[in-house]
Amino acid sequence: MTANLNINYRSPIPLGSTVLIESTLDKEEGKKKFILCSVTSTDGSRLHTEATALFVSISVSHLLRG
Ligand SMILES: CCCCCCCCCCCCCCCC(=O)SCCNC(=O)CCNC(=O)[C@H](O)C(C)(C)COP(=O)(O)OP(=O)(O)OC[C@H]1O[C@@H](n2cnc3c(N)ncnc32)[C@H](O)[C@@H]1OP(=O)(O)O
Repeated sequence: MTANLNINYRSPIPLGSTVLIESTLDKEEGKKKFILCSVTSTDGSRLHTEATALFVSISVSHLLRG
């Protein structure tokens, strides 16, 4: 489950262009997974977006509780 999501938009993505999205597991602490993500041009020369996220593992009952 997404607990935190930070997105920095560094440069516009031209309509119709193809981009490279890379996502990596930065670190894991128990139920917490810290993810890094970047969106670049396919040759990697232009950074469009970078993001960090924290995902927390949950049980199905967590969802049902609302
Ligand atoms: C025209 C253009 C169209 C474009 C189109 C495309 C749009 C593209 C947009 C994409 C955008 C995607 C958007 C995704 C959208 C959803 O992902 S929807 C889901 C949103 N998330 C939710 O609703 C989660 C709501 N929150 C919860 O349910 C609960 O707070 C959580 C996250 C499950 C955590 O609750 P819990 O399991 O009871 O855990 P809890 O004991 O509170 O915390 C566990 C640990 O995590 C830590 N923690 C919890 N929350 C946080 C936090 N926020 N920060 C830091 N630490 C935290 C705690 O400190 C704790 O740490 P430790 O003490 O264990 O070291």
